[in-house]
Amino acid sequence: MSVNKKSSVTGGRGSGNPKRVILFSGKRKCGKDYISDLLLDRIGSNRACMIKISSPIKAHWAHQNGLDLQELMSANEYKEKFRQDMIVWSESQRAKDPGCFCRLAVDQAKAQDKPIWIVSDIRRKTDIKWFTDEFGGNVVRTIRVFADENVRQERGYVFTKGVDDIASECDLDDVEEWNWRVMNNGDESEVEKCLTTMIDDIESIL
Ligand SMILES: Nc1ncnc2c1ncn2[C@@H]1O[C@H](COP(=O)(O)OP(=O)(O)OP(=O)(O)O)[C@@H](O)[C@H]1O
Repeated sequence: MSVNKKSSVTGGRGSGNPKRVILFSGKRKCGKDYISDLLLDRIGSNRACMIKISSPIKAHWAHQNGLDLQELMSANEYKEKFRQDMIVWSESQRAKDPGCFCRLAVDQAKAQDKPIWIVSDIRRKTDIKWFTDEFGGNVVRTIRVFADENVRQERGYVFTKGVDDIASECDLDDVEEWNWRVMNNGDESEVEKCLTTMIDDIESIL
């Protein structure tokens, strides 16, 4: 990623020729990372790669503020301290260029030579639009991960004003068309069923 003098984000065009792009979304602590990591593990990193839209945002934020990027990328408390500031900054960048972080995330993941792309954290309708416009509706699949609020709370979710009540967490709440849905309340058979469906789909196009 490069950041120009006006502190806006610039980057190359997200190129590549994926056969399948799987876009994960869901509310905070529903388990997007957990399930997308399992999928990557099952498909194998020789065929699939993980793309995180939050990665270029966190990289910029860590660089600007002298923070630990690995801590910021993990599921622990550290990232929660900076979440709101990162949202405000990233929204200002998205307003200028809705696809900027998608493009940068693809570049950073060096996804271009892998046929299967797993995007673990889409948050906006514009994220879905960007991948669909770029690679085609036949290539893109969406999955919504659900978990009850009390389960999410057990995983560390605490409602935070300015985080959970704004577009970056709510923009996809009214989307009803998902290719796949999974309830991730702790019943591993539900997760397994969903993984099997996704893997069957992937194997059928590889
Ligand atoms: N089915 C599951 N079984 C066991 N642990 C789980 C399961 N799903 C999620 N977790 C755990 O719950 C925590 C939150 O999950 P995860 O980080 O995947 O959520 P997320 O939706 O990616 O969160 P965020 O929106 O904060 O990025 C993690 O510690 C993860 O390991």
